[in-house]
Order: sequence, then C-alpha cells, then structure tokens
Amino acid sequence: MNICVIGAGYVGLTQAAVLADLGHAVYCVDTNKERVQSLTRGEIPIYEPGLKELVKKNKERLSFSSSPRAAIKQSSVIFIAVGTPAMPDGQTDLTYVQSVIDQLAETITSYTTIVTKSTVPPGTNEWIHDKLIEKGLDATLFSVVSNPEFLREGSALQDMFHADKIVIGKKDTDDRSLHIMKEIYKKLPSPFVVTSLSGAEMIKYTSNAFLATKISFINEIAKICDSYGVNIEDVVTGIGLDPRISPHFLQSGIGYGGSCFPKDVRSLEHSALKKNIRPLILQAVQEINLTQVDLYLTKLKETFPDMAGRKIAVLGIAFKPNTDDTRYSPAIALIEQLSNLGAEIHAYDPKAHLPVSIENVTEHKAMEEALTDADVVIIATDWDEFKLADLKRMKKLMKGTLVMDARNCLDPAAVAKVGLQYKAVARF
Ligand SMILES: NC(=O)C1=CN([C@@H]2O[C@H](COP(=O)(O)OP(=O)(O)OC[C@H]3O[C@@H](n4cnc5c(N)ncnc54)[C@H](O)[C@@H]3O)[C@@H](O)[C@H]2O)C=CC1
Ligand SMILES: O=C(O)[C@H]1O[C@H](OP(=O)(O)OP(=O)(O)OC[C@H]2O[C@@H](n3ccc(=O)[nH]c3=O)[C@H](O)[C@@H]2O)[C@H](O)[C@@H](O)[C@@H]1O
Repeated sequence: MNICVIGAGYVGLTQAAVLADLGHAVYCVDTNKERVQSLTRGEIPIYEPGLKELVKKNKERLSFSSSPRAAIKQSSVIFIAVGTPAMPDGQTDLTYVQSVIDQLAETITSYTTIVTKSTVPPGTNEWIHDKLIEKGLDATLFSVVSNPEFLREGSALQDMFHADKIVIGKKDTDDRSLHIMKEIYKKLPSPFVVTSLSGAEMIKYTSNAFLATKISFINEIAKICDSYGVNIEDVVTGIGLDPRISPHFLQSGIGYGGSCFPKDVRSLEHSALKKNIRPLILQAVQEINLTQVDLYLTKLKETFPDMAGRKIAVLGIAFKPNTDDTRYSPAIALIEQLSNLGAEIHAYDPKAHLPVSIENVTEHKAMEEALTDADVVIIATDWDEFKLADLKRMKKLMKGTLVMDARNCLDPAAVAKVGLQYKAVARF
C-alpha cells in the first residue's frame, strides 16, 4: 500500500519505519526542512534504540519530504502524526492538525483513508470529518479513522511491533476503512479493538490518565510509608502479586514527565470541565505530581538547610531513561529549583542535554566529571549507567557523602556499604 505519514517526530518517524518494514511504500512528510534534510542523509534526529537501523533497513520503501502535496496524491492512506501540545489553559492545541486538514481538503481527489495517530481530545475526529466536508471534500472521497498510539519512548519499536492492542475508531457504517486498517497491520500479531471515533480517543486518554494515576497514587503511598519507616518496595511487591493490581508502573520517585502524561491528563481534565464534570482524581493526580520535586528538596534541606554554593551532581536530564527527550522532565524541574536556591549544579545525562542553559548549571560529558568534588549526588533519571555505577569510585570522587535517589533505583545497602549515606522517600 502507498502510505503518507505526516509528521516526522517520535511517533511519525517510528510509525513510518514500522509501516515500511511491514512492506508498505511510505512517504514521511514534515514541515521542518532541516529535519527532512537530515533524515534524507540517513541521520535520525531523535535517540530511539533500533530506529536508525530500521530506517536504514527499509530505505528502499521509505522516503522523506517537506512538500506534502505529491506524497498525499500518491498515497491511499494518510497518517496524521503531528504534535498536539497543550495550550496555557490545558486544552489541546489543534493548530497543526488543522493545517494538515486544510492541506488534505485541497489535495485529495480519490478515495483516501485519513488516520489520526496524534492524540486528540474526544470529538476531534468527528470534527475532522465535518471540517473536510465543510471545506468541499466529497464524503465519498474519504474515511476518517482514529488509530491512537501507545508506544513508549525508549522502547518504541518493541511497543509497535508487539502492541498489546491496535485500537481502531471509525464511523458506524464505515467498513471500508476497517478493512484497509486490518490490511495495513495484517503482519502484526496484535488484537484489534474496534470502536467509535470518540471511543478510540477516550481509550487513549484513559490509558495515559490511568498510568499517571498509578504513579501519583504510589507517590502518595510512598510519602505515607516514609513517615512510618516502611519500605515502599515491600509494599509494591506485596500488592503487585495480586493480579488485579500488578506490579507494573508503581515505581515512586520525582514524578512523571515527558511530552504526553502531563499534557494528556490536563487535556482530559479540560474535556471533563467543558461538560461540567469535576474530574477530582485527575486534578489530584496532577497536584501530587507537581509537588514531588518539592518533596525531595525538603529531604535534601534536612542535610543542607542552606543550599547556596553547595556542589550538587545531578545525574539525569531526560524525563526517563533510554531517550534524549527532555520535555516536561522532572529532572529539569529539580535542576531549576536547585539553581534558584543558589546551588552549584553539575549535570550529566548519557543522551539528553538541557534545552536552554540554566544559571549555576554546568553540563558534563561524563558522569565522573559531574561527580568530582560533589557535596551530594542526586539520581534524577534511572539510566542503567547510574544504576550500575561503581559506588566505591563515586565515593572517592565526591567531597561529601550524600546520595539522594530520586528514582528509587539504587540498592540502599550497597550505597551504605561503601560509606555513602543513602536518602530517598520510603527506602531505607
Ligand atoms: N512521543 C510519544 O511518545 C507519543 C506521542 N503521541 C502523540 O503523537 C503525536 C505526535 O507526538 P510526537 O511525535 O512526540 O511529536 P513531535 O513534536 O516529536 O513531532 C511532530 C512533528 O510534526 C511536524 N509537523 C507539524 N505540523 C506539520 C504539518 N502541517 N505537516 C507536516 N509536519 C508537521 C513537526 O515539525 C514535528 O517534527 C502527539 O499527538 C502525541 O501526543 C502518542 C503516543 C506516544
Ligand atoms: O502517549 C504517550 O506519549 C505515551 O506516554 C507514555 O510513554 P512515555 O511518556 O514514553 O514514558 P513512560 O515510560 O510511560 O514514562 C512516563 C513518565 O512516568 C515516569 N514513571 C513511569 C513509571 C513508573 O512506575 N514511575 C514513573 O515515575 C517516567 O519516569 C516518566 O517520567 C505511555 O507509557 C505510553 O503508553 C504512551 O503512548
């Protein structure tokens, strides 16, 4: 099948590479000319394990362009994978989607399946359908399908090739597009969940909101455990054996970040408020998440009431390991707060960099450089490199002895064994 993927970001690029690997001819289009040029040279502008190799493997079936018209004309299926960021009031900014719709309305002349991959609020795909008709596109010339994406950065290919489900939202009477979607993904083993357009949109938001809720829930429990001297890991092990709960996504720490959880939970809150529903849980989830960094700072102040001039090594800048993505990274929120308190921060991340420079912060190319003469080290992202760090060497390099584990990823006993002092929330 000839497929056009609009947007060459995390989702668009991964989707394009996977579709090419499934045997389709894929045109991946992005308005960012620099990005397209580097992709055409074989460079991958994001760090995602295995993606560079997959793009290279499928280079015969995968091309990149910054002019959508030709690509749209040659394709029978269009995937929209542009960004849907949050506006200041939390609602989703659909400007990029809107501009794609305008382009499609002007360009489509034969039957095309328009698939929305981007995460969009309930009602958006119905709106896309109506907008295309309003713009003069004949209803027989297109179908709109919602096919939300559930990949995680850092394991995007595994998540796409072995998705636990493929969600397809479509109009009630539209069997043609369902058949096409099943054909596109026929080589994948994943089960299909077929629902309405808004049903698919709600599955995506509910999934992210539920996962974010698990994190804020366990962060709240960790706070209570901390005050009673209970190890949070024992609690997670205990509850996680119940299959109704499961042990997954219950790692407490400085909170969730990334390009999706923060914006999607806010967007769902906004969608509820628009219908006069007070989403109490969603609001609490966000409030807890926003205060996690403060919790760790309060702990740090127990040892260093005055942070001014303290040399603090912060290990981790990315919002999670195995990605260079720093969008809404709690590690950066922590660095900013430490900077405001006058600390001297030495940051290191294996892949990510600070998007803008922050006062009092020096970024290092190696972990050892960041650790040298540090009064305290804070683990802000749970990269393997930090989990497997040589603690004896860490002790030798540091001036002080405090290790603050803001991701619960070190073994407290191993840290204590080398003469370092371990501090975390509900881990002893
Ligand atoms: N990043 C992730 O892990 C996941 C993201 N999503 C959703 O997928 C969507 C895309 O997310 P990302 O890939 O992270 O975004 P991104 O911001 O990394 O990439 C979006 C790309 O679209 C391009 N673009 C914008 N307008 C365009 C237009 N009119 N024509 C062509 N290209 C255009 C931009 O230049 C950019 O390269 C969002 O709705 C997001 O919520 C869903 C699941 C996972
Ligand atoms: O819509 C999206 O963009 C995606 O959002 C998340 O994926 P992602 O943001 O890549 O990363 P996650 O692994 O979910 O982690 C999100 C944040 O939660 C934190 N987290 C995760 C798990 C956990 O137990 N504890 C915890 O604090 C991570 O450190 C990170 O900051 C979802 O897991 C994907 O299913 C979804 O497709």
